Amino acid sequence: MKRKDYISWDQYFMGIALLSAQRSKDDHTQVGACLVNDHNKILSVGYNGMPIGCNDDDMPWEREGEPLDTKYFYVCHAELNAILNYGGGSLDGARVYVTLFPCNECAKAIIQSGMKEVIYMQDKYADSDATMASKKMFDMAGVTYRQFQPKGQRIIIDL
Ligand SMILES: Nc1nc(=O)n([C@H]2C[C@H](O)[C@@H](COP(=O)(O)O)O2)cc1CO
Ligand SMILES: [Zn+2]
Repeated sequence: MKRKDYISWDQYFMGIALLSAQRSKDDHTQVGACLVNDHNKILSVGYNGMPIGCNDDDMPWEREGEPLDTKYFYVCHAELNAILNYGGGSLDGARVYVTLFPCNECAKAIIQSGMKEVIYMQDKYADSDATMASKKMFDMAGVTYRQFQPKGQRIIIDL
């Protein structure tokens, strides 16, 4: 008999984004992203972290203070990492599963790389100018976005 409690594509890809986020060294916000094509093949994954060669232990993870002493100038966002990690050519028509709504800089990268849909989990910075700018650009560029709807299905992974 065919198994009934298998996870949906959306659950699968958001699950991978959530697992990727667990690699983040940011103690305040961990973000994961998973890029998928229209055949439901995974193209790339990413999470927020310092650029290659910039040692996590030598970089600031603070949220406040002198700008150069905070993480914001340095950290690579999950979505940008996923885009840059893709070595296969075009991302045209792909969709991105991301655990937090993309900022304006990632929105630009998503649009310019030809992606067409954003599926996000949290939108905790919905009131920020960055998020509002993202939505404005997505709306103008025809990139659709929708919030992932959890089904309450819990999966324990014993690592
Ligand atoms: N969409 C996003 N993708 C991301 O990877 N990030 C990262 C950048 C930082 O490492 C962290 C946000 O830090 P905080 O301001 O919540 O302490 O999440 C942030 C956003 C929000 O737009
Ligand atoms: Zn971003």
